[in-house]
Amino acid sequence: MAENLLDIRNLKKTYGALVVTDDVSLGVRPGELHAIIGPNGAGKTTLIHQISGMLGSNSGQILFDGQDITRLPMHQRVRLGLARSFQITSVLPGFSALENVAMAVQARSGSSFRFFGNATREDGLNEQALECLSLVGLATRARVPAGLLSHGEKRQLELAIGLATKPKLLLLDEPLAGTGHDDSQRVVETLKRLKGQMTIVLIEHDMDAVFSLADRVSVLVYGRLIATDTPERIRANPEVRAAYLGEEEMV
Ligand SMILES: Nc1ncnc2c1ncn2[C@@H]1O[C@H](COP(=O)(O)OP(=O)(O)OP(=O)(O)O)[C@@H](O)[C@H]1O
Repeated sequence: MAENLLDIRNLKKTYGALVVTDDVSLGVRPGELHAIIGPNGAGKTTLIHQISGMLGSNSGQILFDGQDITRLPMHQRVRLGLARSFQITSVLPGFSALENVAMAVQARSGSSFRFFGNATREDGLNEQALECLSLVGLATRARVPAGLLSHGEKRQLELAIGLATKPKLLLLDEPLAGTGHDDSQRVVETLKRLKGQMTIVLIEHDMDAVFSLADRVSVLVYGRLIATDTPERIRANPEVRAAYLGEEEMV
């Protein structure tokens, strides 16, 4: 396997004159939890969109597991093992937690959505879905309609849905957004459990969470990558501290 599971090389994205991803080169090692931080509008979500295939790039290259995926559509990237969970809660509220995950497992296995309600009847789907729910610590809530789950539990469910595609790399865009203290603890504990079992790229504004979870941290400022290093060195980096002045407190 290549040294990096994900290799971003000189990636660029512009909107008219605005350069949102500015010659970004970044390597994500197999098994690490790699956080991407930066002040508001730094281009973090755009970069995740480019990696997942939701957005194209003007120039540069994205290599995943040694393969050039720069021009592949999103569904083909998912098939190669690149999954993402979204900033916006995207679960189906009328279906149970188990059914939500079972549908994602079904989608991975390639069978069609003939009728949503039948998803959980297919052999093996429940079992695999329950495995994903257990991994995120939600197995005891499997039969609860997703709409009745707490905000933090919905976030856990989104992670379980992401896991249903059996990803090699999971892209997480602000999994703690909108969560209160208890819910946020719950999601952090879940991420600690997932960490080491797969490679994770995490965008997150909650610096306590970032510094407690990340193996390495990359810092984006105005679309440029200014540093990639261990959490300790990032915290002590003067350029990083300057970028955050007046934005948010670095722990
Ligand atoms: N479709 C678009 N058209 C024009 N400009 C855009 C578009 N999408 C994003 N931008 C601009 O690109 C810049 C980066 O946005 P992006 O959402 O990637 O930043 P971010 O680091 O994720 O921000 P936040 O932390 O606030 O979520 C911003 O200046 C934003 O206004």
